[in-house]
Amino acid sequence: MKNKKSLVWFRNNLRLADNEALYEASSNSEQLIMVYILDARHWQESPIKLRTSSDKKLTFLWDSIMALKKSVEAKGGSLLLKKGNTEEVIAELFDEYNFDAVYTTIESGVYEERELENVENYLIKKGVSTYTFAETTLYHPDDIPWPINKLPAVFTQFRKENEKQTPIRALINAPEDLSHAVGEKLTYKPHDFNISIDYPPEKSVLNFKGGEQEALNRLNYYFWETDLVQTYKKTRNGLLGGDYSAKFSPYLALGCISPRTIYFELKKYEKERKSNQSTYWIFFELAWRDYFHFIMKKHGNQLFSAQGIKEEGYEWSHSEKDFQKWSEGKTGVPFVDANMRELNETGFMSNRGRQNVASFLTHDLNIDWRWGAWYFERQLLDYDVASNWGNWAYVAGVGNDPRENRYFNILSQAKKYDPKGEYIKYWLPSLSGIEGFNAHKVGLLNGEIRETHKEIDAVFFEPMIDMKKWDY
Ligand SMILES: Cc1cc2nc3c(=O)[nH]c(=O)nc-3n(C[C@H](O)[C@H](O)[C@H](O)COP(=O)(O)OP(=O)(O)OC[C@H]3O[C@@H](n4cnc5c(N)ncnc54)[C@H](O)[C@@H]3O)c2cc1C
Repeated sequence: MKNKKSLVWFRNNLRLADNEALYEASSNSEQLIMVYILDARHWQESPIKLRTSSDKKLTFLWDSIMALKKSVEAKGGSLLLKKGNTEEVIAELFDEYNFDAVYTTIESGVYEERELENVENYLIKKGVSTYTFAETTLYHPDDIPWPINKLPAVFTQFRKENEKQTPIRALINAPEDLSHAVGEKLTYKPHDFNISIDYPPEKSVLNFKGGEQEALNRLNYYFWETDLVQTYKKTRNGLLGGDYSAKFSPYLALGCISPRTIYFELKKYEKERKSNQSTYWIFFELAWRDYFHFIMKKHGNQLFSAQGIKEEGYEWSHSEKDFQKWSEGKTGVPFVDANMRELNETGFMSNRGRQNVASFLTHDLNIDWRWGAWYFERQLLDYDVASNWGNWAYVAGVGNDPRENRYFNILSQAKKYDPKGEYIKYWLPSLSGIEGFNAHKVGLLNGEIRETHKEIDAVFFEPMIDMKKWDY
């Protein structure tokens, strides 16, 4: 028997296709109320005394919600948008609509889990059933060959076992008709939700714009239009431009696209056009993403503690002054500063950049890795709780796979990935007059350069740390 009225509570699944919660709700209910809730937490201060989410991050989210609203309306339905404490908003919606079921997703992250738990507890008291769906990962959590507490501590084992035996579930079609999704078709303005629209500038690697169609366009571009996927393994450590990597991450973070959609498109591409190490590597990276999501489920709160999932504690520094220099891109180490300025100006940074700035913060400045993770949470368009906190813990040496030393020698990294200094000069134009790789080591050059190059930002003559320690 169908539910009379169901609430579809969208979380990080802002799409119509391959959306099990939506599909099930739509098929099993006479009427739907659909909602996205802009949780008040975005506007609260995180422990680093900054608002949790930047305007750029919220702009990407806003566009993704508006795109979803448009697609829902195109199928005859309507999507409500609310702002506030999620648990309270759901209670208000219940008072207003008196639904008998709720359909939503299971998200990674302790806050997200608690939020769902609180909502479920409230709904039980009201006699409302909650149906939850795990849609975040490529492998369904029920299909992996370990109970979550036995998840391998090393990624390679996770990947190999899954490759051998774990099926990837088939895609779920978008509902054909949503005219049973009732409610007023309102026009929403970002300003009314305390969102100041702030797009990445032209200089950004990509003109990131949220939404399901944008995600599909990017997929099509990277696979079919340009065949860039065929060279991904060679280019993925790049720093400049849109093409060196797939740039799927912001779309995956909000669920504008599902990892399964990418996977099945990849399989189709491999069958119809070409299969090589590079095409496989996209799958490999999606498996990493999955691994971080499962690691987060396994370790929960521990992954947000200073010692991470390690037994012994570290003596982290809490120097606000040093942290500020790092976050503003004013450490005097050009490779670190260029990456941080790119992040601040655009909301994106390459994977190579993320590893370097995270290593610099945690190993060179010895600052509490969680400060870096909170800062990234605020800035990144692609902020994803598991990928962010998992990668930070990993680089800081307090996460999974502790065998590897995650220290990055910044100058040797710069030599390898930006040998001519093109990347740093793009973000730090005051270094443009310095020939090639020398721009990376202004802090090591003799005083003469200060006289001949007055245009150079003084910060690069006095780096925060002694750059002599890095052989390159
Ligand atoms: C300190 C630190 C913080 C990070 N924070 C985030 C975050 O908040 N959100 C996020 O999505 N990624 C995060 N990453 C992982 C990675 O940097 C980004 O996923 C990647 O740079 C996104 O660009 P892309 O989509 O072009 O990636 P591509 O290289 O094209 O990879 C394809 C997809 O694989 C996945 N992927 C690739 N590398 C990783 C990785 N190391 N961990 C998890 N998934 C990966 C992503 O979903 C990505 O979209 C972080 C990495 C570090 C070192």
